[in-house]
Amino acid sequence: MSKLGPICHFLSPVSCDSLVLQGLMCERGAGVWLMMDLKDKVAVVTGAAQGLGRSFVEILLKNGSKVALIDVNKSVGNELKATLDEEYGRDRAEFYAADVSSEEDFKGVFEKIVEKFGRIDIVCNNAGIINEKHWEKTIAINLGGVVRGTYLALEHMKKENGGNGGVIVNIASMAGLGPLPVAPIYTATKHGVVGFSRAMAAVSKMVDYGVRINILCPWFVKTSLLSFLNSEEHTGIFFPLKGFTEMMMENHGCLEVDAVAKAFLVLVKDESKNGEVLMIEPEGAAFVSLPQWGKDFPSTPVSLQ
Ligand SMILES: NC(=O)C1=CN([C@@H]2O[C@H](COP(=O)(O)OP(=O)(O)OC[C@H]3O[C@@H](n4cnc5c(N)ncnc54)[C@H](O)[C@@H]3O)[C@@H](O)[C@H]2O)C=CC1
Ligand SMILES: CCCCCC(=O)CC\C=C/C=C/C=C/[C@@H](O)[C@@H](O)CCCC(=O)O
Repeated sequence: MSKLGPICHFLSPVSCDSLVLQGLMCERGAGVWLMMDLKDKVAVVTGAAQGLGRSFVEILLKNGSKVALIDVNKSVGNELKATLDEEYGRDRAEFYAADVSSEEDFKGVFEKIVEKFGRIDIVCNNAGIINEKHWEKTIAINLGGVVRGTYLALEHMKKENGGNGGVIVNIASMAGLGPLPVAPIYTATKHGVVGFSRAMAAVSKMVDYGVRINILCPWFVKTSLLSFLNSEEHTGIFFPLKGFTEMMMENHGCLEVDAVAKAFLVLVKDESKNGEVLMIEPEGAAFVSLPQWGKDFPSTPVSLQ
């Protein structure tokens, strides 16, 4: 997290212009803030083999980072590694097979990643599933995997451990901001990701870990995940409600992964952002103002007399 905050008064106008031109600085109001330079940074992405995770990997590579891909799907992950080697060279991306719901798996690959790349600057906890029937598994992956990935990231990134600081982006969903009736467990896990990540961002600021933690909340996106909405095995007792999400997509559309990747990059690069929730819908992206106790908590007084 940049300590420099608005830095224009510390730099000469020429330096400021140069930093803005390089996209390393953005001007906002009376001050300017640094934008993280992704060249040669080391990123970790979970659920990286396909869908949104693959789009986050590719936008990071396009911006000069090296990326460690983590996914439970070994075959698809190795195929993607081969594709990326062709496009970006053999030393820019590495695939690690692991289940984010397994402490042994996840901890082990983090250690291998640091051993190979020497550092970690960016972590995206993206892996997630839909399964309302086997809901314990959904909680273990969607929330447990994000908690574990955040804790492991901080162990390697926080300055008090000799880390370089950096940024963690946890992938929630619009279902992390409001309930999806077809998927109460999925909704619970995504609300958990939002709450946990906001709390951890506050801890990081208070203890000065030097690590920003932000949350991305996408609307429906065209990936394989949505195919599970048509599967009774995954939607369980809520299967009769499957038309509900189809209606939502008919009414409001469905995003492409590339649009979500651009929103992801905003949370990675803008060093003024910590504890921020960025939602993205077909209409566009916007930072969400969530209630905070003691501030603008929307409420209606009730008499207990
Ligand atoms: N597709 C959508 O409409 C939306 C998706 N999201 C979230 O975005 C994230 C990515 O979803 P999609 O790309 O759409 O899904 P996807 O199903 O296309 O990709 C998910 C990836 O995660 C991997 N994965 C699943 N369980 C894992 C585990 N235990 N350990 C490691 N990897 C595992 C899968 O192998 C797969 O490669 C999820 O957290 C999802 O909840 C959020 C909002 C909308
Ligand atoms: C279980 C399906 C998950 C698919 C992947 C996602 O995470 C998609 C999430 C996209 C949108 C979620 C919107 C949630 C909206 C709620 O706040 C609530 O408004 C829904 C009720 C809408 C209504 O009553 O019309």
